[in-house]
Amino acid sequence: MSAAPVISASSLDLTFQTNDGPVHALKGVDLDIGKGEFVSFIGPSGCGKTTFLRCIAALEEPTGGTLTVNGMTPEEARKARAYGYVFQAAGLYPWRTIAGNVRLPLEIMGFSRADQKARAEKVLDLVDLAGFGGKFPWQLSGGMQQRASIARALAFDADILLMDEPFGALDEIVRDHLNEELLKLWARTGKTIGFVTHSIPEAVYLSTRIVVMSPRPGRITDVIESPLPKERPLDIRDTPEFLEVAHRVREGLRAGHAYD
Ligand SMILES: Nc1ncnc2c1ncn2[C@@H]1O[C@H](COP(=O)(O)OP(=O)(O)OP(=O)(O)O)[C@@H](O)[C@H]1O
Repeated sequence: MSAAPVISASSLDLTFQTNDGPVHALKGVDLDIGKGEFVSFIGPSGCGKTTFLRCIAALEEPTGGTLTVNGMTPEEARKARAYGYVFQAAGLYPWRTIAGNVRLPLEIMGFSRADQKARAEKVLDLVDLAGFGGKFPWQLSGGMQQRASIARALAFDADILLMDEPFGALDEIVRDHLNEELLKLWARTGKTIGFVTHSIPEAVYLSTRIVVMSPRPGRITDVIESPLPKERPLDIRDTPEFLEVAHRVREGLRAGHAYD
Protein backbone atom coordinates (compact mmCIF):
# COMPACT_ATOMS: atom_id res chain seq x y z
CA MET A 1 0.00 0.00 0.00
CA SER A 2 1.66 3.22 -1.15
CA ALA A 3 -0.43 6.12 0.26
CA ALA A 4 -0.99 6.50 4.02
CA PRO A 5 -3.76 4.18 5.18
CA VAL A 6 -7.20 5.65 5.77
CA ILE A 7 -7.77 3.30 8.70
CA SER A 8 -4.86 1.83 10.62
CA ALA A 9 -5.11 -0.57 13.55
CA SER A 10 -2.08 -1.86 15.36
CA SER A 11 -2.13 -4.45 18.18
CA LEU A 12 -5.69 -3.36 18.87
CA ASP A 13 -7.30 -4.91 21.95
CA LEU A 14 -10.72 -4.47 23.47
CA THR A 15 -11.65 -6.38 26.59
CA PHE A 16 -15.12 -5.87 28.04
CA GLN A 17 -15.38 -6.37 31.79
CA THR A 18 -18.63 -8.23 32.44
CA ASN A 19 -20.21 -9.88 35.47
CA ASP A 20 -19.10 -13.22 34.04
CA GLY A 21 -15.50 -12.04 33.72
CA PRO A 22 -13.53 -10.41 30.91
CA VAL A 23 -14.68 -10.81 27.29
CA HIS A 24 -11.84 -10.44 24.80
CA ALA A 25 -13.81 -8.92 21.93
CA LEU A 26 -10.63 -7.94 20.02
CA LYS A 27 -7.11 -9.19 20.54
CA GLY A 28 -4.00 -8.03 18.68
CA VAL A 29 -5.81 -6.75 15.60
CA ASP A 30 -3.41 -5.35 12.97
CA LEU A 31 -4.95 -3.96 9.82
CA ASP A 32 -4.36 -1.11 7.38
CA ILE A 33 -7.12 -0.08 4.99
CA GLY A 34 -6.13 2.06 2.01
CA LYS A 35 -8.12 4.77 0.27
CA GLY A 36 -10.84 3.41 -1.99
CA GLU A 37 -10.62 -0.17 -0.71
CA PHE A 38 -13.73 -2.27 -0.09
CA VAL A 39 -12.91 -4.41 2.92
CA SER A 40 -15.33 -6.99 4.30
CA PHE A 41 -15.21 -8.52 7.75
CA ILE A 42 -16.54 -12.03 8.05
CA GLY A 43 -16.59 -14.48 10.95
CA PRO A 44 -18.90 -16.31 13.34
CA SER A 45 -21.10 -14.50 15.82
CA GLY A 46 -19.08 -12.87 18.59
CA CYS A 47 -15.73 -12.62 16.74
CA GLY A 48 -15.65 -8.86 17.15
CA LYS A 49 -16.67 -7.62 13.68
CA THR A 50 -19.16 -5.09 14.99
CA THR A 51 -16.85 -4.13 17.84
CA PHE A 52 -14.06 -3.34 15.36
CA LEU A 53 -16.38 -1.15 13.27
CA ARG A 54 -17.63 0.55 16.43
CA CYS A 55 -14.03 1.29 17.50
CA ILE A 56 -13.38 2.95 14.12
CA ALA A 57 -16.53 5.01 14.64
CA ALA A 58 -15.51 6.00 18.20
CA LEU A 59 -18.55 4.19 19.61
CA GLU A 60 -16.28 1.88 21.64
CA GLU A 61 -12.93 2.64 23.21
CA PRO A 62 -10.14 0.11 22.70
CA THR A 63 -8.33 -1.06 25.84
CA GLY A 64 -4.99 -1.44 24.05
CA GLY A 65 -3.08 -0.75 20.84
CA THR A 66 -3.55 2.12 18.44
CA LEU A 67 -6.21 3.04 15.91
CA THR A 68 -6.21 5.97 13.51
CA VAL A 69 -8.82 7.15 11.03
CA ASN A 70 -7.58 9.58 8.37
CA GLY A 71 -4.49 9.98 10.56
CA MET A 72 -6.61 11.13 13.54
CA THR A 73 -7.95 9.46 16.65
CA PRO A 74 -11.41 7.94 16.07
CA GLU A 75 -12.91 10.65 18.27
CA GLU A 76 -11.29 13.42 16.18
CA ALA A 77 -12.37 11.64 12.99
CA ARG A 78 -15.96 11.50 14.27
CA LYS A 79 -15.91 15.24 14.90
CA ALA A 80 -14.41 15.79 11.44
CA ARG A 81 -17.31 13.76 9.96
CA ALA A 82 -14.86 11.31 8.42
CA TYR A 83 -17.40 8.51 7.98
CA GLY A 84 -21.02 7.57 7.53
CA TYR A 85 -22.36 4.54 9.42
CA VAL A 86 -25.06 2.16 8.21
CA PHE A 87 -26.59 -0.06 10.89
CA GLN A 88 -28.11 -3.56 10.60
CA ALA A 89 -31.64 -2.20 10.71
CA ALA A 90 -32.53 0.81 8.56
CA GLY A 91 -33.57 2.72 11.72
CA LEU A 92 -35.56 5.39 9.93
CA TYR A 93 -37.83 7.64 11.97
CA PRO A 94 -41.40 6.68 11.02
CA TRP A 95 -42.78 10.19 11.51
CA ARG A 96 -40.29 11.72 9.08
CA THR A 97 -40.38 11.40 5.32
CA ILE A 98 -37.52 9.65 3.55
CA ALA A 99 -35.97 13.02 2.64
CA GLY A 100 -36.58 14.17 6.23
CA ASN A 101 -34.66 11.17 7.53
CA VAL A 102 -31.79 11.77 5.12
CA ARG A 103 -31.67 15.46 6.10
CA LEU A 104 -31.60 14.72 9.84
CA PRO A 105 -27.80 14.41 10.31
CA LEU A 106 -27.40 17.54 8.18
CA GLU A 107 -29.85 19.44 10.39
CA ILE A 108 -27.93 18.35 13.47
CA MET A 109 -24.67 19.45 11.86
CA GLY A 110 -26.14 22.85 11.03
CA PHE A 111 -26.16 22.73 7.23
CA SER A 112 -28.32 25.46 5.64
CA ARG A 113 -31.83 24.43 4.57
CA ALA A 114 -30.96 24.86 0.89
CA ASP A 115 -27.83 22.72 1.30
CA GLN A 116 -29.81 20.06 3.18
CA LYS A 117 -32.35 19.87 0.37
CA ALA A 118 -29.74 19.73 -2.40
CA ARG A 119 -27.70 17.05 -0.62
CA ALA A 120 -30.74 14.92 0.19
CA GLU A 121 -31.80 15.01 -3.45
CA LYS A 122 -28.32 14.09 -4.64
CA VAL A 123 -27.86 11.08 -2.34
CA LEU A 124 -31.41 9.80 -2.89
CA ASP A 125 -30.60 9.84 -6.59
CA LEU A 126 -27.33 7.98 -5.90
CA VAL A 127 -29.21 5.11 -4.24
CA ASP A 128 -31.93 5.11 -6.91
CA LEU A 129 -34.62 6.64 -4.72
CA ALA A 130 -35.16 9.85 -6.68
CA GLY A 131 -38.85 10.73 -6.39
CA PHE A 132 -39.33 8.85 -3.09
CA GLY A 133 -38.18 11.65 -0.78
CA GLY A 134 -41.75 12.63 0.10
CA LYS A 135 -42.79 9.09 1.10
CA PHE A 136 -42.78 7.78 4.66
CA PRO A 137 -40.66 4.74 5.59
CA TRP A 138 -43.69 2.44 5.90
CA GLN A 139 -44.54 3.16 2.26
CA LEU A 140 -41.24 1.63 1.12
CA SER A 141 -40.09 -2.00 0.91
CA GLY A 142 -37.36 -3.27 3.26
CA GLY A 143 -34.75 -2.99 0.51
CA MET A 144 -35.76 0.59 -0.27
CA GLN A 145 -35.63 1.49 3.43
CA GLN A 146 -32.12 0.13 3.66
CA ARG A 147 -31.16 2.17 0.58
CA ALA A 148 -32.59 5.24 2.30
CA SER A 149 -30.42 4.53 5.34
CA ILE A 150 -27.38 4.30 3.03
CA ALA A 151 -28.39 7.67 1.54
CA ARG A 152 -28.54 9.11 5.06
CA ALA A 153 -25.00 7.85 5.74
CA LEU A 154 -23.82 9.41 2.46
CA ALA A 155 -25.55 12.75 3.03
CA PHE A 156 -22.55 14.63 4.44
CA ASP A 157 -20.23 13.10 1.84
CA ALA A 158 -17.73 11.43 4.15
CA ASP A 159 -14.90 9.55 2.43
CA ILE A 160 -15.45 6.45 4.56
CA LEU A 161 -18.59 4.33 4.73
CA LEU A 162 -18.90 1.83 7.60
CA MET A 163 -21.63 -0.75 7.07
CA ASP A 164 -22.64 -3.29 9.72
CA GLU A 165 -24.48 -6.14 8.00
CA PRO A 166 -26.78 -3.74 6.18
CA PHE A 167 -28.49 -6.38 4.02
CA GLY A 168 -28.68 -9.26 6.54
CA ALA A 169 -32.45 -9.04 7.00
CA LEU A 170 -33.32 -8.91 3.29
CA ASP A 171 -34.26 -11.77 1.00
CA GLU A 172 -31.67 -13.18 -1.37
CA ILE A 173 -32.88 -11.49 -4.58
CA VAL A 174 -33.18 -8.04 -3.02
CA ARG A 175 -29.79 -8.55 -1.44
CA ASP A 176 -28.25 -9.46 -4.82
CA HIS A 177 -29.70 -6.32 -6.32
CA LEU A 178 -28.44 -4.10 -3.50
CA ASN A 179 -25.00 -5.72 -3.71
CA GLU A 180 -24.84 -4.77 -7.39
CA GLU A 181 -26.04 -1.25 -6.62
CA LEU A 182 -23.53 -0.84 -3.80
CA LEU A 183 -20.65 -1.83 -6.09
CA LYS A 184 -21.78 0.75 -8.65
CA LEU A 185 -22.04 3.39 -5.95
CA TRP A 186 -18.57 2.50 -4.69
CA ALA A 187 -17.14 2.74 -8.24
CA ARG A 188 -18.85 6.10 -8.79
CA THR A 189 -17.84 7.69 -5.48
CA GLY A 190 -14.42 6.10 -4.78
CA LYS A 191 -15.29 5.83 -1.08
CA THR A 192 -13.45 3.56 1.33
CA ILE A 193 -15.87 0.94 2.62
CA GLY A 194 -15.71 -1.30 5.70
CA PHE A 195 -18.49 -3.90 5.51
CA VAL A 196 -19.54 -6.54 8.05
CA THR A 197 -21.29 -9.65 6.76
CA HIS A 198 -22.03 -13.29 7.59
CA SER A 199 -22.35 -14.22 3.93
CA ILE A 200 -19.39 -15.68 2.05
CA PRO A 201 -20.81 -14.89 -1.44
CA GLU A 202 -21.59 -11.33 -0.38
CA ALA A 203 -18.08 -10.80 1.01
CA VAL A 204 -16.42 -12.25 -2.09
CA TYR A 205 -18.67 -10.43 -4.54
CA LEU A 206 -18.18 -7.01 -2.96
CA SER A 207 -14.66 -6.84 -1.61
CA THR A 208 -11.19 -5.95 -2.71
CA ARG A 209 -10.05 -7.64 0.54
CA ILE A 210 -11.76 -10.04 2.88
CA VAL A 211 -10.79 -10.13 6.54
CA VAL A 212 -11.63 -13.45 8.21
CA MET A 213 -12.05 -13.30 11.98
CA SER A 214 -12.51 -15.86 14.75
CA PRO A 215 -13.82 -15.51 18.31
CA ARG A 216 -12.54 -16.04 21.86
CA PRO A 217 -10.52 -13.91 21.59
CA GLY A 218 -11.73 -11.93 18.56
CA ARG A 219 -8.83 -11.80 16.11
CA ILE A 220 -7.95 -11.77 12.42
CA THR A 221 -7.10 -15.24 11.11
CA ASP A 222 -6.76 -14.51 7.37
CA VAL A 223 -6.75 -11.55 5.01
CA ILE A 224 -7.60 -12.44 1.44
CA GLU A 225 -6.76 -10.16 -1.48
CA SER A 226 -9.40 -10.54 -4.19
CA PRO A 227 -8.13 -11.27 -7.71
CA LEU A 228 -11.53 -10.35 -9.19
CA PRO A 229 -11.79 -7.33 -11.52
CA LYS A 230 -13.44 -4.16 -10.23
CA GLU A 231 -16.26 -4.53 -12.74
CA ARG A 232 -18.38 -7.44 -11.41
CA PRO A 233 -21.60 -8.66 -12.96
CA LEU A 234 -23.57 -10.96 -10.63
CA ASP A 235 -22.73 -14.04 -12.71
CA ILE A 236 -19.08 -13.60 -11.80
CA ARG A 237 -20.14 -15.74 -8.83
CA ASP A 238 -20.11 -18.79 -11.10
CA THR A 239 -16.51 -18.33 -12.25
CA PRO A 240 -13.65 -20.53 -10.98
CA GLU A 241 -11.81 -17.43 -9.64
CA PHE A 242 -14.81 -16.46 -7.50
CA LEU A 243 -15.32 -20.00 -6.22
CA GLU A 244 -11.66 -20.28 -5.33
CA VAL A 245 -11.78 -17.16 -3.15
CA ALA A 246 -15.04 -18.36 -1.57
CA HIS A 247 -13.37 -21.69 -0.83
CA ARG A 248 -10.47 -19.98 0.91
CA VAL A 249 -12.84 -17.87 3.02
CA ARG A 250 -14.80 -21.00 3.98
CA GLU A 251 -11.60 -22.81 4.97
CA GLY A 252 -10.56 -19.81 7.08
CA LEU A 253 -13.92 -19.75 8.82
CA ARG A 254 -13.84 -23.48 9.45
CA ALA A 255 -10.35 -23.28 10.99
CA GLY A 256 -11.47 -20.61 13.48
CA HIS A 257 -14.85 -22.11 14.33
CA ALA A 258 -15.52 -23.50 17.78
CA TYR A 259 -18.82 -25.37 16.99
CA ASP A 260 -20.40 -24.62 20.35
N1 LIG B 1 -20.93 -3.67 25.46
C1 LIG B 1 -20.52 -4.93 25.64
N2 LIG B 1 -20.32 -5.45 26.88
C2 LIG B 1 -19.87 -6.70 27.04
N3 LIG B 1 -19.59 -7.56 26.03
C3 LIG B 1 -19.76 -7.11 24.78
C4 LIG B 1 -20.23 -5.78 24.52
N4 LIG B 1 -20.32 -5.61 23.15
C5 LIG B 1 -19.90 -6.78 22.62
N5 LIG B 1 -19.57 -7.68 23.58
C6 LIG B 1 -19.05 -9.04 23.38
O1 LIG B 1 -17.90 -8.93 22.55
C7 LIG B 1 -17.84 -10.01 21.64
C8 LIG B 1 -17.79 -9.48 20.23
O2 LIG B 1 -19.06 -8.93 19.89
P1 LIG B 1 -19.40 -8.34 18.45
O3 LIG B 1 -20.80 -7.85 18.50
O4 LIG B 1 -18.35 -7.41 18.02
O5 LIG B 1 -19.33 -9.65 17.54
P2 LIG B 1 -19.77 -9.84 16.04
O6 LIG B 1 -18.68 -10.60 15.38
O7 LIG B 1 -20.13 -8.55 15.42
O8 LIG B 1 -21.05 -10.75 16.21
P3 LIG B 1 -22.40 -10.81 15.34
O9 LIG B 1 -22.01 -11.46 14.06
O10 LIG B 1 -23.30 -11.67 16.17
O11 LIG B 1 -22.92 -9.41 15.16
C9 LIG B 1 -19.05 -10.88 21.92
O12 LIG B 1 -18.65 -11.93 22.79
C10 LIG B 1 -20.00 -9.93 22.62
O13 LIG B 1 -20.85 -10.63 23.49
